[in-house]
Amino acid sequence: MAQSGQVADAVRQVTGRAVELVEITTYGDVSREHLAQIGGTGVFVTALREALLRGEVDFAVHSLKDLPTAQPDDLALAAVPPREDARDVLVARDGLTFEQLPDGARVGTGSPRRMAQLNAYARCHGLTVETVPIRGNVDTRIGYVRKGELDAVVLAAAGLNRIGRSEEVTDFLSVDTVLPAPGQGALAIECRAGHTAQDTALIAALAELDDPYTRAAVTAERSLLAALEAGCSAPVGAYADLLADGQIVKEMRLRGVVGTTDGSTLVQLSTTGPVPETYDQAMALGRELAAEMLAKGAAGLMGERAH
Ligand SMILES: NCc1[nH]cc(CCC(=O)O)c1CC(=O)O
Repeated sequence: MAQSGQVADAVRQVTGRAVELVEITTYGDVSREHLAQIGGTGVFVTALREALLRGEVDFAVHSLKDLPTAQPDDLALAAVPPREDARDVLVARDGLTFEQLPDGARVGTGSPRRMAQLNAYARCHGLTVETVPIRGNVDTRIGYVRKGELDAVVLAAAGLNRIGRSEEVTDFLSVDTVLPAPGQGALAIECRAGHTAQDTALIAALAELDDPYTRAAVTAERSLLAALEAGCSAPVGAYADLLADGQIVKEMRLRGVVGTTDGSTLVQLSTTGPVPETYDQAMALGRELAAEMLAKGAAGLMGERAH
């Protein structure tokens, strides 16, 4: 609701149209099952898409990282606004950073991607952490730390920023250490891909909110995920950023990681190329990196699943 409200404000401002918020609860919001078990594919987006196709709403706001990589023909990704902070963060007791956690600390996350990289990070410092699967909204998650049940929880910076709770962060995990989920921190504004004059006009109006750099980056990240044939619950991190020389943007770098959830083995590679100017170029960057990662044994690492 927070992020949809922010997009609604931007749409009002940019298009001058009136916008009404319609609250829709998705399966992912209510289910307490672990994402690794329910498969994750589309659990946060399906109910919104059904409302779109039934004509109950005209556009939907998703967290881009929750979107399955295949785009349905009857829906259009009308805009990808400028990305928020893509990093994962730690909310720990007593203001602790990750490196200050005691050996054997209990860290809440059910994400195989976070487990793999946090366990690898801990190993680098001669520590072990015990990852504990958790679900629920921000209050529930942070509540485990406040009640003393866990030493820390891992969350996305973007989610906390959007609800104005970034002051609870005790450590921002650098993308050099923990690569975020493909698309993390970005939003997707989706509408019907119909060919009526109304649909076409809405797509054109929403396109005003699109940020081409964010779109290119998340397209490359999602292409990597798709080419690895991994789902959103797989231990895959990816992050594309721009390399600049002063004010002049030179290239786009795409980094990717796959690992076993115990953090004992990671395949982490990066590639750099001209800033993609088309959808196909961004897709190619992700596919190329995926091919290199698969050649280094990435598929064998993804087969292993957390339960
Ligand atoms: N998996 C649920 C989900 N989808 C998007 C975000 C965070 C916000 C974002 O990445 O834009 C979260 C929660 C989290 O990972 O902490």
